[in-house]
Amino acid sequence: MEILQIDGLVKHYASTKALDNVSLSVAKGEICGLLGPNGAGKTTILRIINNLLVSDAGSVLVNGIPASLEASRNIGYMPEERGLYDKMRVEDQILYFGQLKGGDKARLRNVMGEYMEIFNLTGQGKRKIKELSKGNQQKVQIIATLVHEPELVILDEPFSGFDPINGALLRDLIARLNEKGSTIILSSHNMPAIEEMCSSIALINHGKLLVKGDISDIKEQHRTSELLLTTRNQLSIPLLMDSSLLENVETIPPVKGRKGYAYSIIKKPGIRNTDILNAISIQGEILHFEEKLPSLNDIFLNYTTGQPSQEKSNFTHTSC
Ligand SMILES: Nc1ncnc2c1ncn2[C@@H]1O[C@H](COP(=O)(O)OP(=O)(O)OP(=O)(O)O)[C@@H](O)[C@H]1O
Repeated sequence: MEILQIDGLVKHYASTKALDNVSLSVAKGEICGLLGPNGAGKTTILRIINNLLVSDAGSVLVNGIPASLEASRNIGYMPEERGLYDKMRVEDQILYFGQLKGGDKARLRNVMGEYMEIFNLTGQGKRKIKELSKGNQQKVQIIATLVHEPELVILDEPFSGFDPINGALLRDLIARLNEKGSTIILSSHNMPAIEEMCSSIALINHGKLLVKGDISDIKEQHRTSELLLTTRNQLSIPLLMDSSLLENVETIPPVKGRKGYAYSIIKKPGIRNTDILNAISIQGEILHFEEKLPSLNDIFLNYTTGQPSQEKSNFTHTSC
């Protein structure tokens, strides 16, 4: 069941085409990473979903309801540019945002208390926003985003400004929200965080959706036939190359503290890893063997810095 269904979104700012026919769906319960270089169109999509901007063409459904004030009540959106009122007290600020989204004041107070505790802000409620550190202001912004218990949570660069301890707190919170059934969209340039937290990604560039789908499926599509091998004794590369299994073998320069001899191997198409393992084990003892999968960062760079378009069109997944 989709919580978000975007179809054919187009948006211009004067002569700039910010979105060019973007279609994307997010299923309930997903944690989806929205990725793209600066200026790709991410903020524009998020603003249209949240009814803060109107598209030139296309449609957005949130839980089946077209983007509107009503639909946005079921969304918790934290934009990249933070919007707290400096002179307002922490509690008043959070309750104000919660009530704007239609929350009941007593319920909002309870939920706010829980989040204040999770973020170690208990006792800070009467302080003015401007008296808080940047990191604590960021926590208040997150609580204000979540306090009305939205089903769809959209966080734009939520880790920026957080130290590693608070970053971990936020990661735990996102995982917990997701376990309880919330759907999360994370827009971020923090690839390790996206890779760790998200089950799926949507990658856009120049206003077009380049790829969408499960991270593991996308990685699988980008397998490079490269294997990493460490052996106790040195292998004879000419002998290995004679085996008709391999395209190439290169030694990896020694790394301090690593035992053995390390190699990068490129397989010939259609060759199984076990065939290679068998061929190598005749020559020496294997200490480590792994198939190298690209990191999300590698995939991001592949797509955004130019890659044969045929590979791009191989993707058939339709949900983010
Ligand atoms: N208010 C505006 N007026 C004119 N052009 C705009 C406006 N807002 C965005 N743009 C342009 O639209 C395109 C998409 O911008 P958008 O802010 O959606 O990208 P983004 O992916 O969120 O970028 P970033 O990662 O830097 O936040 C860019 O070319 C940007 O310059």
